[in-house]
Amino acid sequence: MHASMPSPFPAEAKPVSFRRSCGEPSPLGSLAPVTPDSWFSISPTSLLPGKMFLVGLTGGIASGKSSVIQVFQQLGCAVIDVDIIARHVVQPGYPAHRRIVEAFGTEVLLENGDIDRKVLGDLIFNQPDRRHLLNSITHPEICKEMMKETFKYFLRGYRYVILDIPLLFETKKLLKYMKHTVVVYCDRDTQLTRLMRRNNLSREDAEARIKAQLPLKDKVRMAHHVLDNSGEWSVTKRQVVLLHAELEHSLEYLPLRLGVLTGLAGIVSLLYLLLTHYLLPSP
Ligand SMILES: CC(C)(COP(=O)(O)OP(=O)(O)OC[C@H]1O[C@@H](n2cnc3c(N)ncnc32)[C@H](O)[C@@H]1O)[C@@H](O)C(=O)NCCC(=O)NCCS
Ligand SMILES: Nc1ncnc2c1ncn2[C@@H]1O[C@H](COP(=O)(O)OP(=O)(O)OP(=O)(O)O)[C@@H](O)[C@H]1O
Repeated sequence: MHASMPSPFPAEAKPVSFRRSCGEPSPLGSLAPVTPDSWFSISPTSLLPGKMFLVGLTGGIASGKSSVIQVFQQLGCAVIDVDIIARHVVQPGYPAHRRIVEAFGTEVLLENGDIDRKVLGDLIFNQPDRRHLLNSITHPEICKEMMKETFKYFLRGYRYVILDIPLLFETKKLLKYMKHTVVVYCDRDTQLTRLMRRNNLSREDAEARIKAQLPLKDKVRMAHHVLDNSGEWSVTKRQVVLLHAELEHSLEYLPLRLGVLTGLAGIVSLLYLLLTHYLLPSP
């Protein structure tokens, strides 16, 4: 999501962290059925012990990912927005900030030491080499934070976590962890118009940004689920609600969860054995 633009949709919840969850896991481990009336009351994502999976949501620049993610958030889903993480890891004092200044010079800094996103954006969207350089600095840091946030949701027992990863199909690295992939699509003319309007860009600059990513049509072919956001927002919202219901009912496992629980049980058993064997007096 572009930071400075107001949302055209009602009640945008400002994220307090990278995670945009507004729902807690249900102590009952079940979820009320999704009905039109309950769409925007908070319906928490359910907790079923031992089961969790990751959903990778992506799309093209300005195709509507952040707008869609807000609906998932309103439905109570655990959501992580990678663009927000990307902003966090380049703050002054963080290793990526220092490395960006080393690589791009102080001209990419504002007076207060923050990264000048407009200047850096103009540089990298027009020069593939510099874009790859920036990616090589930021992506490892983004990845670490993303893992941490996902793990927190995992410990809290969420059934699934939706990660908004703009470059999911370009970098491919995280694909293997995604049980489902979702592409937010819109036709090219609509994407261009929305991007130019939202970011106040010339046609040429907007096209350069679109070209910095894989064509949306290719992403559509690679995805498990496609949400078509070319038309009225209400049509998109309905598709999101239906997909949410589908994901809620899918029974898929993240083996990591069982692995961690087994590991913890093993450590506790070992400690118990050591304590009873060495510390407690023999009868
Ligand atoms: C270049 C930067 C400074 C521009 O900042 P700006 O505030 O104008 O845009 P914002 O961060 O909101 O990103 C908007 C969209 O641009 C696209 N985008 C961002 N970075 C890239 C990139 N390296 N390559 C292709 N597309 C990108 C994504 O679709 C993203 O959703 C910023 O995007 C950045 O630091 N990018 C590098 C980190 C990154 O790769 N982020 C994408 C998440 S994987
Ligand atoms: N169905 C729609 N009808 C009209 N405008 C829309 C619709 N969907 C999204 N928009 C507008 O299009 C712009 C892009 O949407 P959004 O910010 O959600 O895209 P994004 O994919 O998250 O962008 P980015 O890649 O920059 O993070 C925003 O100004 C948003 O308000």
